[in-house]
Amino acid sequence: MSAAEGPLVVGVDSSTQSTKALVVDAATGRVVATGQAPHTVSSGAGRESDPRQWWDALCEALRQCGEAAHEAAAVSVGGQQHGLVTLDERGEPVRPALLWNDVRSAPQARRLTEELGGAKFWAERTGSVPAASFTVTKWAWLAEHEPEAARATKAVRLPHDYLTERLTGQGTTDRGDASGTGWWASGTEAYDEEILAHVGLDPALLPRVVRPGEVAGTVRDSHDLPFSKGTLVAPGTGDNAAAALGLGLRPGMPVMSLGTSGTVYAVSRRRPADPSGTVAGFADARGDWLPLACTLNCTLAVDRVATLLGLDREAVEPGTAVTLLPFLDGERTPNLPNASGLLHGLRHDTTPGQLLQAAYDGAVHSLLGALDLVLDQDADPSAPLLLIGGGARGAAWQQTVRRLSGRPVQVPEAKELVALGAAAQAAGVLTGEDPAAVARRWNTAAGPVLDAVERDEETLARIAGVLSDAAPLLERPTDTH
Ligand SMILES: Nc1ncnc2c1ncn2[C@@H]1O[C@H](COP(=O)(O)OP(=O)(O)O)[C@@H](O)[C@H]1O
Ligand SMILES: O=C(CO)[C@@H](O)[C@H](O)COP(=O)(O)O
Repeated sequence: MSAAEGPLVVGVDSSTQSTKALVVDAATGRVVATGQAPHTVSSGAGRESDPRQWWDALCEALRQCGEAAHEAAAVSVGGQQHGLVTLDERGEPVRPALLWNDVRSAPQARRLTEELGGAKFWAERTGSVPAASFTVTKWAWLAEHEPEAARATKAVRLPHDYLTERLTGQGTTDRGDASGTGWWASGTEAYDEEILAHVGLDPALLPRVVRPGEVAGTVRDSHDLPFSKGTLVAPGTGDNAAAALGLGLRPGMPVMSLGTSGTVYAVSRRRPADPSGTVAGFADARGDWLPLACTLNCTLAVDRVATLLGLDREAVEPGTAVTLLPFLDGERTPNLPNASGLLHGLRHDTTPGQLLQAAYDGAVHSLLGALDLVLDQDADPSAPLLLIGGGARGAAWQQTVRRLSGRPVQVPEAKELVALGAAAQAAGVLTGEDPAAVARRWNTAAGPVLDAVERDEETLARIAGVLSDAAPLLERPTDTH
């Protein structure tokens, strides 16, 4: 491999299922080395992971990158959003982290919304109406169900904060990830003392919010990571905000990410405030905004249906009149935390491949329903939808999104856009450049564009009809929720 043209930087994606690390040439965007290591997530009623496993996975992913990581001048960590990490006085986890897809705090989400002025208050104050994913609802759940754990907590962190702090020794976060907590006011860009007081969380337990472009710290030498002491550490951010950097997004360019979560989002110059709660009004990692809608059931749910049917994930067949709402984990968009999967329209001649196609259709329908709300009036309706995340590699996902959206679909060749965005942020702290401009210089969004096809309105209307008719069933709790 030829020598790098510029300094090397490391971008990390610590997502739900695994940690990925890339060593990137900051001058060209060439990926010099990669590593990946898995995490485990609990099953049953909750979704939890041990933060120490994220650290071990980061060390392993970096170890796989070999010598190149040693030469890196800067590093940045993108991480799954919202997770509640509670640390004791020694910086050790008090208990496993409650993850974004843990719906046990749905009652707390409803209660907090009512107690503090309703959906409009929350949307205007924090940008978002809290669903069970938001950190504030998880803290309220912990205080109610495990008060000793809440009392033992001496620091509260998000997943990317936890890893950044283990690198630098300093408690920091950024505006992008802070905006998913529910205790960060988007109008003032500061922690909201009224909300924190209401849930009994001392602001002193929270990390400092570093500004875009500011250095969060330097790598300390008290561990065995393959970094040199003094390597710069960028602020990091939530994984969706990192992917927005990694694509070099300009306002109004729509993105759909297909991973453990499904997300649709765009960068906006306007601070979002959707009182319906469908759109979360996140901040991006630069100084703009990132209106976003998120589903809990995406690639894992569809892969589970394929496994149940004994099919390869690509073995879809057309012509289905079956509706499958794949809400295996409850759902956030639409807001149905108690829901489970629902099948309607099964006939003698329905094939397994048609059932599988119905699962893809159900998962994509939820995301497309939110896309128009995410995009503001200035967005170009004919702009290609950028398709990213692990699922974007799959032909069945690509064709389903194309048919149900009626839009051209662009599939970037670069695979790890969250890690690339983190790398671009790391490059930005070295050179002073805007990380999105760095990613555009690296041409990370380049990839084939699939032409638009006529939108399958019939399928969309059928799914919407079943969703509406089945509302009482979908709202009813089942045994494990
Ligand atoms: N070729 C593929 N076709 C369809 N789905 C895929 C393919 N490769 C990976 N996936 C899906 O991508 C998911 C992982 O995506 P990723 O974006 O890495 O997830 P996360 O960031 O949430 O951990 C897996 O659940 C897997 O089902
Ligand atoms: O909760 C959200 C966004 O609000 C999720 O998108 C998480 O950030 C998890 O992301 P992945 O692990 O699926 O990338």
